[in-house]
Amino acid sequence: MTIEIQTDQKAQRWSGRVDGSAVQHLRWHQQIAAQNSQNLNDAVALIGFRSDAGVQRNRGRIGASDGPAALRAALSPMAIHKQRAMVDLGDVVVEGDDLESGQERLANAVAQTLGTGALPIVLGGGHETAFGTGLGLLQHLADNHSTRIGILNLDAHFDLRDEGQRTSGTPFLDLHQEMQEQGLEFHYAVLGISRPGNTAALFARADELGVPYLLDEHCEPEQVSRFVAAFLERIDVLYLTIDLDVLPASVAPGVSAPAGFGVPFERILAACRQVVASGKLAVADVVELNPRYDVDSRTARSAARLIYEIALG
Ligand SMILES: N=CN[C@@H](CCC(=O)O)C(=O)O
Ligand SMILES: [Mn+2]
Ligand SMILES: [Mn+2]
Repeated sequence: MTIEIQTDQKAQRWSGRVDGSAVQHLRWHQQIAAQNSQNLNDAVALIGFRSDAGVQRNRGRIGASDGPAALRAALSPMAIHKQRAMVDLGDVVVEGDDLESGQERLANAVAQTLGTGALPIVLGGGHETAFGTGLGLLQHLADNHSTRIGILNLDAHFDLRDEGQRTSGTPFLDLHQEMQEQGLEFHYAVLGISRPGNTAALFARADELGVPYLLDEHCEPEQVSRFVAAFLERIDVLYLTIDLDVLPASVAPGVSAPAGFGVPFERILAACRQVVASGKLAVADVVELNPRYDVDSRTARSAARLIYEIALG
């Protein structure tokens, strides 16, 4: 696995307040700085995906390549209340428009990490990150064709565009195509869909592909819990992908396409907890953070809280 962060850079990224070195004082930056990557079984393994290519191709507001660094900074001071090994495996970097090679490298990193028994959490990047994360899970499960793979997307958008090239708006159609070629069933569900944020053609494609979705305005606690439970019932192994534009713009202004309505933070948190409690979560990513448009790191802090729950909840 390529580990691109050097020790000195790693120390800079993972730094913050130190109240002591005993277990009850620990914060993420201390735990991660102290970790060597010998035994990753059941560890949380962070992998950054520094990419602007997908959002640029999708004609959005670029800046998501700075997402991984902003997420590390927001995670650094968080307290640790549960003992679990955590490692930072560094960044996969997309140079310019070379998205496809970046997605391949991300897929390899995710597959290798899954092979160690760790839980990979990918820090995006635009939503083009998802094709790399998903492909990594497919590679890992290549010999288990009967395993039903589910993709749960918390997002205002379907990201099922057909553009003739991969972008931040196409990842789940890209994964659908890949899974079809491999003879795998496509189980994909989206929670938080904005009606005005997706064209009638995209709703029609979701229906055509049998994609269940819950509109943002229907995300009452009961409905969220029933929707997630019904999807978890259908699958064996889950890939959870969180596009931060599912949150209201007041909570998550630092994204390419802020939500005018959005799903309240506590509903998204509840969905994450439900997924973790199911024991089916294999891999997760958090995408579309654009620090250039963030306000006092609001979006990064919200994202970090979700990552906290997935990793140590
Ligand atoms: N990652 C995907 N993003 C949305 C962007 C929508 C917008 O810019 O309004 C999409 O392509 O549908
Ligand atoms: Mn979105
Ligand atoms: Mn998206």
